[in-house]
Amino acid sequence: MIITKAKKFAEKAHQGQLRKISGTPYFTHLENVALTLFNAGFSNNVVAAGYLHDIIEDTKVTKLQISNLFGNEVVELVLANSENKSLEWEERKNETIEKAKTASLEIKALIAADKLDNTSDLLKQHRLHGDEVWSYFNRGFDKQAWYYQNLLEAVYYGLDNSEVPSYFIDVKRNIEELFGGF
Ligand SMILES: Nc1nc2c(ncn2[C@@H]2O[C@H](COP(=O)(O)OP(=O)(O)O)[C@@H](OP(=O)(O)OP(=O)(O)O)[C@H]2O)c(=O)[nH]1
Repeated sequence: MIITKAKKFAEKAHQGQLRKISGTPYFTHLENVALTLFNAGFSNNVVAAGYLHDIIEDTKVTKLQISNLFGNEVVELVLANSENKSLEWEERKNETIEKAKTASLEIKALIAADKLDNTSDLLKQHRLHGDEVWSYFNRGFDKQAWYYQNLLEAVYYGLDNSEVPSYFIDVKRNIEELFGGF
């Protein structure tokens, strides 16, 4: 089944990689993202993309390999969630925000599931370590606030209230708690 195959493939490809603040295996993040999408009732392909969403950006695995192993829909979802790391942080985050505005519900759902785990982790780490957490990232508090707030607006943009998955509310609450209301 595609979910199990994606899980095993991602675990192997990201082996040895750690999350920046907690130092836990990177795979824990992929598991959390996939689980959020599964619990929200998304298709097997979307859940598989949850496991694979950082694989092109952060490992040596290529889009051709993902396409051959998991098919077109999965590779498109993964590519939609991949940034061009050769660009400056501001430029690539701006590109991510702009693309998210007109993305499909499935792509928006993947972005929001990713941000749910990142912001939940940030809240937990901030309670433990305070503002030191921002030093782990390429940009500090102000730019992280700009990124998360604008990306959240972008994923809500164009969606009918009736199709917004319930966990989007949790992302919004986390972002407000981390960065204040907006
Ligand atoms: N909260 C948290 N985030 C961590 C941790 N370790 C790695 N990250 C990743 O760090 C990224 C943000 O770091 P930055 O320094 O601002 O950006 P960059 O890696 O893209 O240059 C997030 O990715 P992103 O830009 O949001 O997108 P994506 O790469 O996850 O798709 C997040 O996935 C961690 O311990 N806690």
